[in-house]
Amino acid sequence: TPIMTNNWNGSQNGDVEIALKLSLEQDGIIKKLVFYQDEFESPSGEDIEKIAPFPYGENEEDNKRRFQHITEMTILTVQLIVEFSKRVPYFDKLFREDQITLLKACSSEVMMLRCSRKYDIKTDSIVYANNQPYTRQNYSSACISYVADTLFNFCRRMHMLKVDNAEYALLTAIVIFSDRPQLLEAHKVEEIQEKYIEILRIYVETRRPPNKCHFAKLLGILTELRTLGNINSEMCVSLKVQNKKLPAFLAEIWDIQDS
Ligand SMILES: Cc1nc(-c2ccccc2Cl)n(NC(=O)c2ccc3c(c2C)OCCO3)c1C(C)C
Repeated sequence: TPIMTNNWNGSQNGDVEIALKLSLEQDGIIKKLVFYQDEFESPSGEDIEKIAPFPYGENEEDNKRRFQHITEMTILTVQLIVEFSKRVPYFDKLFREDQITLLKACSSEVMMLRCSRKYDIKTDSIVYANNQPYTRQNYSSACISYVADTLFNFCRRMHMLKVDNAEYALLTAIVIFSDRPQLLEAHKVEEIQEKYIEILRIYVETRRPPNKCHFAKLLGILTELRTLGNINSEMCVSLKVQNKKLPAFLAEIWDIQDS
């Protein structure tokens, strides 16, 4: 319902402005996303018990087991991302093939987003599900050293932006509905993404001082995530070369061709 509003300096503006408020439906969508974001935030304690413990040693064997731990933790996390996406409004409106295309492409990007939510600036570490701090050092020594700084610097930038739970949940939905190669209904995915971008825009506008261009910075994160996801894909290929076997689940979801 468009209404006449005073703009920020109080002068009566001539244009009719869209009410800077979320509609009931939009507000409901935010609440649902935040609920399921919490529901599927971390692997359960029992699931974590099943995977190899994170070794703190410094020898070759420990590096191997750390890598193993990360791959198993990632599998659990990707499964949570799949569960979350199944409950994101409009996801069920897509063809199964497109749902799979979106999940394969967004999983690494959403993983990075999830890491940044677990980032602890005081200890410069990512405190994952099992209160297990991943530091740059022990992340590096899991034989993925050159990415540790890129990941941790991303986490720091996200920390500076003070992204709140609703913004994280909306960003995740926007990442899920990103344009990807081989979509059967690319226009439909784009339309859905636009709905979530609009909700984020209004949400930010009604909560933050206008001069901060906070909304623009949030959209900038999407570009950064795309880059991080691409580095992950490149790494998967290079791991193959180092014949560091990725578990079949990840090799499939991240399209590591068995060349
Ligand atoms: C099993 C496994 N799990 C992950 C992962 C772990 C945490 C967050 C996101 C990802 Cl994708 N990765 N990827 C990374 O750890 C990774 C790869 C490249 C990156 C990056 C990360 C976290 O972060 C910065 C950009 O480049 C891997 C393999 C492929 C090692």
